Amino acid sequence: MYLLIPSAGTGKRMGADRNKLLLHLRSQPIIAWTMLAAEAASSISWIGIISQPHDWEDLKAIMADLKLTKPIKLIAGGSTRQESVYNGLQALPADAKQVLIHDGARCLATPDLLNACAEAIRHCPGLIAAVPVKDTIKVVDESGIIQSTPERSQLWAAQTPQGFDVDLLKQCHAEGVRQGWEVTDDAALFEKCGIEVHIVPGEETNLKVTTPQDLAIAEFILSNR
Ligand SMILES: Nc1ccn([C@@H]2O[C@H](COP(=O)(O)OP(=O)(O)OP(=O)(O)O)[C@@H](O)[C@H]2O)c(=O)n1
Ligand SMILES: C[C@](O)(CO)[C@H](O)COP(=O)(O)O
Repeated sequence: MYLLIPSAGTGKRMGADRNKLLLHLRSQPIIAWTMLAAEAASSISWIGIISQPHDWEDLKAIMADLKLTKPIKLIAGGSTRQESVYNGLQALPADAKQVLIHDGARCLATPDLLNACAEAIRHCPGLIAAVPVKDTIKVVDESGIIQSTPERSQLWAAQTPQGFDVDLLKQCHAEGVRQGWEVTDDAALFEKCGIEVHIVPGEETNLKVTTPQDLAIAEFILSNR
């Protein structure tokens, strides 16, 4: 299975002076944990790291330290996650029929979760890892007034990995560019194009390291593994 790892963000919400994925989480950079999960997942045969060229020297050094055995390619990222994935899709080897996309920032996803998604995408056009929402969610207007309370049993928190048929995902991204759609995950492009996306049970510990608090929580989770 081909795996694209979007890693080209700036980490504004982390407030660091560089890509948050280069910050240390315990003994090694955040992105190293994600790379090691991909290396350990038996279903993954090829890895594309979508990243800004100014990070490539650092990333090459991390990859060399980890002594990764799988083919790994650095792909230039865009100015949004959507653009970065678009670039990643163009850089896939020609024989890629299905692809998993997994955020570099979701560094605690297990190899088992990657393997489960790789198996499931053989049987459907699109899928995402997700977990049921635990909080009561409110829809709130610009003046801070609650408009509605969606039925919680229908709400799921989207994670990555997300898996797709490559041709369909390329078509959905192209349609997104034509229509000017701005989305925060690839499943949303499938949804807008009317293609079904399935759920694979995600992991409560598969958090996206977004803020300094997330980094502290990730440290805690790792210390209990
Ligand atoms: N232009 C971008 C923006 C984001 N990402 C990646 O998409 C994932 C999810 O994005 P997010 O957590 O929002 O990362 P950042 O964009 O770095 O964070 P922020 O929004 O706080 O700036 C991350 O692995 C990030 O590196 C990307 O590949 N290209
Ligand atoms: C794809 C994603 O990880 C699903 O939760 C997420 O939407 C991407 O991150 P962002 O913070 O919305 O940019």
